[in-house]
Amino acid sequence: MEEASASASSQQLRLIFVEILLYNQVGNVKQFWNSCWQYLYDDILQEQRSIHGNPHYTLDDNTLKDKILYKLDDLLIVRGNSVQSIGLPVPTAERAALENNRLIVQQLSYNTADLHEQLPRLVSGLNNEQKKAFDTIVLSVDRNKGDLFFVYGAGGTGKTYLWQAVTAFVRSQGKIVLTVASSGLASLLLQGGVTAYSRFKIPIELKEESTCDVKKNTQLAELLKKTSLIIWDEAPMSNRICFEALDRTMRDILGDVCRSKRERNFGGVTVVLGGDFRQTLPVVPGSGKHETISASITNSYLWNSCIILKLTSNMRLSRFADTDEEKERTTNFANWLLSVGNGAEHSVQISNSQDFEWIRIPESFLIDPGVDETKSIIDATYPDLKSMYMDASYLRQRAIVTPKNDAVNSLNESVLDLIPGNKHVYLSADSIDGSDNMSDDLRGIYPTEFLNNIGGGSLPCHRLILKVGAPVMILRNIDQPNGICNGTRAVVTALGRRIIQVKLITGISTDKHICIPRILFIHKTTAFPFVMRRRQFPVRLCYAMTINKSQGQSLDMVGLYLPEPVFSHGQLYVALSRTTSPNGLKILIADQDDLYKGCTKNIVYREIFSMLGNSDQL
Ligand SMILES: Nc1ncnc2c1ncn2[C@@H]1O[C@H](COP(=O)(O)OP(=O)(O)OP(=O)(O)O)[C@@H](O)[C@H]1O
Repeated sequence: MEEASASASSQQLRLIFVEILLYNQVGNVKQFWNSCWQYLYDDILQEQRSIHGNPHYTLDDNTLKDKILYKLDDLLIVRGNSVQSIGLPVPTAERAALENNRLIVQQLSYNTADLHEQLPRLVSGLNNEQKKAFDTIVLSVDRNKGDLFFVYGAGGTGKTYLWQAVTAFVRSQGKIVLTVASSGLASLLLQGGVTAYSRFKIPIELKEESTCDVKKNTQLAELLKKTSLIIWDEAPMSNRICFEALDRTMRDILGDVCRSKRERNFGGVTVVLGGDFRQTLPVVPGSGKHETISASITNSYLWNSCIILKLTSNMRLSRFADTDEEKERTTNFANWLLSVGNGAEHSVQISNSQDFEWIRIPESFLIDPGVDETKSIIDATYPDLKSMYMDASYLRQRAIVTPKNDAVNSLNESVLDLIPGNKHVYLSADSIDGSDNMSDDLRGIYPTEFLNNIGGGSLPCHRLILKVGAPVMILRNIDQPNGICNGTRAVVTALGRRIIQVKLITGISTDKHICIPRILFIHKTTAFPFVMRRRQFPVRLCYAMTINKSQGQSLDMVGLYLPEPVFSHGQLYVALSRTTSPNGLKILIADQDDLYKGCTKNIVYREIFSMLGNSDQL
């Protein structure tokens, strides 16, 4: 905190304080608070001085502490915690305000006059399919029908636009809409959106009978009772148990208000799920196609009562095409993407194999591997790097995407070597959770060097190498209300010993500078008989990223690097559909003999579409 206080504002320092508390298992919270609170109030004092028109106005320590704690509570509440739950003192002067349910107050704080003003523009702008979906959803809310909907549409068909109109309408009536998404990045597109996990306290380890961690008579339980509509975006990514856990929890909590609600889906609250089954399905570690399909919402008991609403016009691509020629090219591109996503693209048989997953990529997208594949894909995706390497909008617009982490790491190192500046190396501190109780034998099998080599997923590297000017992706939901979450991209602006400073280049806080401390990652995997702890900065270089990490990113220039084919459902479609125009897509397929040049694998679990009626024809 001391190092950060040299450059960060007290508002930023309160955020760092909360991050440290939430992600670092601080042993003695009160002691930590006592040693830090002096860094956290400059703006509060400033505000009081301007309110009282007295530049020397001062507050006693207890009042200052109260005011800081009140602000910390605001930060903690949106992260599913509170000063009380985390072991900090409850602010006495503001206790009265705390007695009101601040979760409900927050949800009812939308300015209904503003919403009424926006509504005619939003509703009249809806296309026919969006209007039909809008009418159906608001009618269900109006009549308390408690329906379960699934809005099915490919990327760009206007789901987010529809959510905006529906939430504005329902909120303008003074009702509560909870907007959530399966990933932090998607939640940023929703007004008031957070991840479903944090909003509903869904357990990380899912079991068949799991429920959400919502105790009766808590603020969250009361909020659920008052909710009229839940919108859950990117639903196909979540395990069906997440929806079932929320269903059980809501039946239980709302059943206390009225017994009949126990018998209704989600306790009789209208729920709208949305997303695209062509993209990533739930990740079930270490398992295959069958387990992935069984974990999908289409395999839940809830799916039988789900009403499917379809959106088919690609509103994103149609906006960018001015001339007839461009319109035709964009329409052909949109149709090709859908055909790849649906697994309907004509397959090519490779030698004598029975594998019908190979397709031919149109030549206009292919680049020649040349003698040095790495150089070819970097040059195609990052032209003029030497002059543009510090330009935030140049970096925001582009990325190399590839299926596996090994290729990501080596591409990132290669690009980093091409830009000027000193390298800073940050090594993580790795250990085994509870290693004090481990036998010497086990400790011998898994020494620190072994732990250092564990990587992948959302774990930052043990050896993190950065330069000022390098783009990084944030790996944790640090400050969701301000758009700083897992997947947000930023550019490094300063590198300290305990703090790094970055400028955000995506999300609602674009151009804002923030300080990031090291935080603790707890890594559980079935591959090892232990839980690993890694303390490291929650960032990763992102000149290149895995296809899975790219989901939700929108890029003008995508370099798809395929040193080997994709390995799971929807990956090729996700990679290809990151771009907003056919001009922004370059694909390098490595190591191919002439006969199969330009062919690659497209893995699509078609079974998933059979649960959607004819929707695979969308
Ligand atoms: N009815 C409409 N009128 C004008 N523009 C629209 C309409 N619907 C959507 N758009 C615009 O089209 C683009 C894509 O829409 P939107 O982001 O809502 O799609 P989406 O289905 O949520 O896409 P994704 O799944 O990729 O996030 C946006 O720029 C949006 O503003």
